[in-house]
Amino acid sequence: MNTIVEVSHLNKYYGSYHVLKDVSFNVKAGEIFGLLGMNGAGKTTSLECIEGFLKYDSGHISTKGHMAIQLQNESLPAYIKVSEALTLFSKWKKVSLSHRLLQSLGIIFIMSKQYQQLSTGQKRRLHLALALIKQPNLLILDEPTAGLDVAGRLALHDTIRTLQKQGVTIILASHDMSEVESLCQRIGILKEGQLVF
Ligand SMILES: Nc1ncnc2c1ncn2[C@@H]1O[C@H](COP(=O)(O)OP(=O)(O)OP(=O)(O)O)[C@@H](O)[C@H]1O
Repeated sequence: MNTIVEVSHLNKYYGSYHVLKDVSFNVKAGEIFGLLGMNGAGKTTSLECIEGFLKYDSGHISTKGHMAIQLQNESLPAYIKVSEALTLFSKWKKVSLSHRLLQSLGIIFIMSKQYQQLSTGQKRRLHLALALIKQPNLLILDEPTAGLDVAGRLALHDTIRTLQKQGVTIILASHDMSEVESLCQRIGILKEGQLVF
């Protein structure tokens, strides 16, 4: 199968702290790959290296295609309306808004709300919609269901599976074994910066 992301012998230091220790894994086209680990294991750092947000000290990363990212903590101005945020992003990315995307994420019903009026789950879905505006072939999700209730989690799991069916390759960081078990085809387990499985 086609490899979309290849991470080999990745090392990253924060000052003298060796946070990623010779981490290697690859992600195949069409799969949901789970990066599992306790708080502080190095999941976000690994993802940020793949995303190009962080410089790493040694090793190599290659990615293929157009990447979309949902960060762990994202925010928009308090008073911006959902519809305005979507219009802004679609103009910026020079694409037209997909009604199907907004419908599948349940965004249609919150179009006139201000960002500050959204629940955590609604904010998550909006940020996911913004990430997906320009159809990616690779989606990186950092703890996508953190802070959501059970119904919100399950709904987001369905959305993630639907995206996979549409051909999107997904990397997902989580500390929740059951979430990773139910969503992912392959996983990597990080422990104190080392890929132990
Ligand atoms: N900018 C930074 N400077 C120094 N240390 C950092 C920095 N960012 C993260 N760390 C440390 O690096 C380690 C890995 O952090 P990282 O955020 O990658 O872990 P994580 O697996 O994503 O954790 P979580 O599940 O809590 O998000 C932690 O010990 C953290 O304290």
